[in-house]
Amino acid sequence: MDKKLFPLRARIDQIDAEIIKLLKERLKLAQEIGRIKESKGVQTFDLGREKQILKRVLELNQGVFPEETLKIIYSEIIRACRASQEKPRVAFLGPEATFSHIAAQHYFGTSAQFIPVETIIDVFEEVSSERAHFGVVPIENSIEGVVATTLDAIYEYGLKVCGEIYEAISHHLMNQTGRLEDIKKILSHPQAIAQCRKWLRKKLPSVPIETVSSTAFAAKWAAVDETVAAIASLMAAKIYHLQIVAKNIEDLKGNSTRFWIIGKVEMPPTGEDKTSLIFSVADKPGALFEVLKCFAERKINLTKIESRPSKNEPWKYIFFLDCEGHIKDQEVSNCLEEMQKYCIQVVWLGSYPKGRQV
Ligand SMILES: O=C(O)C(=O)C[C@]1(C(=O)O)C=C[C@@H](O)C=C1
Repeated sequence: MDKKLFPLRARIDQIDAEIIKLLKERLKLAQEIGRIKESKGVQTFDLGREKQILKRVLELNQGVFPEETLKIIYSEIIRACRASQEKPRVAFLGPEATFSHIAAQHYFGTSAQFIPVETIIDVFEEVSSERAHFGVVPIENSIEGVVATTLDAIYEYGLKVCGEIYEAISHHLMNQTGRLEDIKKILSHPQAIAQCRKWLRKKLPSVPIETVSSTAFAAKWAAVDETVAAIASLMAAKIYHLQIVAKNIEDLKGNSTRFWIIGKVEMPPTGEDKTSLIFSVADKPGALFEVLKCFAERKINLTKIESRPSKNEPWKYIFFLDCEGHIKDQEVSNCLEEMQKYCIQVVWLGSYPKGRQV
């Protein structure tokens, strides 16, 4: 071997030793931070801080080390440091392998402690009673629209929105054998069935279809009944040991769901945030226009607005609004202050790091 390699490799060995030494030191510091946070009753998981770290690391790198790899390496380092602290307890709409579970795993990583519950309201209950630090709930689907239960519950429970994540939704047909001819009945969640209607009519026109509470529940059922096939996620096929009969059977491609991460903590600004609000206006001409003007004048981009029955009085409405920015940004805080003038009520649901649409 070329002698010139020896000193170079010796230097690489030295660098690796330094990296390991520094990683051990980093782990100890994160554990120390974890202990301080625990003693103060503060949640250890801090996505805002994690995003800041990643941003800074990429800036320091100045594109020299391959960026995507650096992101993965650093995310794993932080994940390991976080895992050595108290594990966040995360409630989700179960059973295992629902799209809420997939979203929860993508958001918190596999090191969190996941708590499956039976309904969306149960997720709110778990967080409210502090049996869970966070909950993952669907808020809207790109085809079906808003999830009313979640919108109503966030208002009723007074919890904070601490984050959001978008998940691509793909449906797969699965059973114990992977053979189409073994299927005597199909089970799934009504939304999944509705989204695969054309495919089912074309390929399995005479097979009866039944609705159940979730796609994961359908998969669980198929695992114990060989005549049953489920429409569910790939994760469900893996967890319940099922074979795929047909992949991506949804009629419309590009289906995705936005999930909220709910909790009791306020997230710090990251520079790329969203703010969610509820407000109600007086029943008079131009009232909603006045509120929206507060955003327009400050060039604050709205990402969503939705009205829901107020529930206090028939035929009165409250508005759910999402905009870009954090409540700690001057413009957003001024906007919120000014809109109070035109509103009967303004409730700040939370400011949180913006998720990436899929
Ligand atoms: O800085 C903190 O608050 C930490 O707990 C440390 C740390 C990290 O490893 O950098 C770990 C977990 C948090 O989610 C954020 C950051």
